[in-house]
Amino acid sequence: MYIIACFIPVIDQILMNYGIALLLGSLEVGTMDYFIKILWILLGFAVLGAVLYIVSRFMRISYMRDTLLDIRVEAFQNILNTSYKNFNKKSREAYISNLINDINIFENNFFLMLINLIFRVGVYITSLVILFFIDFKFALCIFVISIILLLINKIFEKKTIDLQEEVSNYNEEFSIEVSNTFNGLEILKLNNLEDKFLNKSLDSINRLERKKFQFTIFTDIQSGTTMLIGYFILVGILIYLLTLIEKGKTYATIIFMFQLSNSSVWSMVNIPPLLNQLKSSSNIYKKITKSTDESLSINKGNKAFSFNKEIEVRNLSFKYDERKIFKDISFKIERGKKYLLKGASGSGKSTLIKLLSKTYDGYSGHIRVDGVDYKDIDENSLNRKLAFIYQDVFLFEDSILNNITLYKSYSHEQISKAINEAGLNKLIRNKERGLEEILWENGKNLSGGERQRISIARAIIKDSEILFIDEATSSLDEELGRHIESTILGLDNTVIAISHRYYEGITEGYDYILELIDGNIVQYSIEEYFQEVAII
Ligand SMILES: Nc1ncnc2c1ncn2[C@@H]1O[C@H](COP(=O)(O)OP(=O)(O)OP(=O)(O)O)[C@@H](O)[C@H]1O
Repeated sequence: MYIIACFIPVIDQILMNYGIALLLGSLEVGTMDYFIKILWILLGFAVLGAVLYIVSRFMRISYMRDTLLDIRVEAFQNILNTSYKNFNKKSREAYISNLINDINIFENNFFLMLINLIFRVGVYITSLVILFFIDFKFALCIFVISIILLLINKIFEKKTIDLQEEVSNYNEEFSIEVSNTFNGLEILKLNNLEDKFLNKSLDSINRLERKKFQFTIFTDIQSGTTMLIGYFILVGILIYLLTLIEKGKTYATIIFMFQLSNSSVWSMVNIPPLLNQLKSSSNIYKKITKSTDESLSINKGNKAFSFNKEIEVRNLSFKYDERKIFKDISFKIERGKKYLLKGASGSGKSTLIKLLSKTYDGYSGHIRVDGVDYKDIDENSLNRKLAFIYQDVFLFEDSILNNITLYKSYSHEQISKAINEAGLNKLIRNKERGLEEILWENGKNLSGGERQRISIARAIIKDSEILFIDEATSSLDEELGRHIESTILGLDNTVIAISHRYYEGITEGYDYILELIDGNIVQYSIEEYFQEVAII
């Protein structure tokens, strides 16, 4: 539909060429009757042209709207489908830049280039075909000249594509820079670092603008060079056509031939730069929609997660790039038991949680739940049975209730139980709208401890089978920390927790300690650990 819509202006162009040739030709005929007849024909052409323009524009706008919507959806889904490990390889801002800046580049360049390209190619082919009928040899010459112009433009192709890609990358860099400055604004102000970061952002916008300028200049040089060559060619054509007058061709035919060759040459001057820019836009399209997840297809299991007995980890090795985190470790997690993960900073505790929750893959060895390989398990079915409490809590700009339930429906009793156990009663009583109180962006209107308690309530209400905890109580005071820790240890869920805090009389409630040392793991029963290892 889009191609047809873009082709319609070609008809307009040819009609216009023909109309002008008829008008000038009527001067040669010299009678008033003939002149008036031509004027009527021209009026008909003008009305037809206007109607065709409106039809073409309408068809193009609908196509553009649908396509851009599809691309945004595709780009968004691509990001959502990326595995967590791959997602983390790029900063969040780079994804935002892809979604906003790159789609804008694509929107501005692609359609503009495409319509121009189809129009030019259409004009070129139609003009050449008509010329072939009028003067075969002349048309052949125009064709050869076009091929030469095409080859000259080939020289510019790679540089145009590279420059466009660089503009996209500098856009990404700028978005990351600005976002870092905004995220760290509080620290920057407290340390009087605003100027330093302002300069960094200015450097990055300067680099971006310089690259955009380079791109514009380069494409202008490209079209300027080919235009200059085009002018020389047209002068040659004009001289040749004038010689045809002596051979008896009418003015109307010669004018029409000149206009057709003019259209062909200018089309050929414009087509290659348009092609180059179109190619660079389609590279941007690939960048936005390309899946970064080579592992995705391998890890899409289809078996339901069912955990009745144990999770067995056998000969598990894992590394980040070249850095080995686990070397051949083996242990078991029994259903309903409580595990405390210990180990020095950087020993791999959070990484182990990410592997056990299938957030990360790319390990060697096996993780099996009741004998079923983790890699065969459907991610959604696993996610339904897991809950997480992290030190960094993410809260949506929505009500406290929705932040706890994550938009799922629970009974009044379930909600009250989660609120009680997470120690949220006082907070909700103090808020004017209670559970319906709207939180600001990432809970900025709450204290660190309050944000943490919402995430604890969120995990409790989910009634998951496995609860992963990473420093859940580190930002809470001693009393609340003890309360939360004993609540967690009183749940029926299997708990795998990282905690540096020791709550006397409560921490002893864990069943096992898993200690990570130099890429290995040692498992202790809680009694063994406190008798033989722990220094409290
Ligand atoms: N996405 C990543 N890419 C590369 N290296 C990483 C990545 N995440 C963690 N690491 C590195 O792997 C090691 C283990 O990290 P991990 O966060 O699992 O340790 P941890 O025991 O939880 O540490 P901490 O107690 O300080 O939170 C660290 O040296 C860390 O720098």
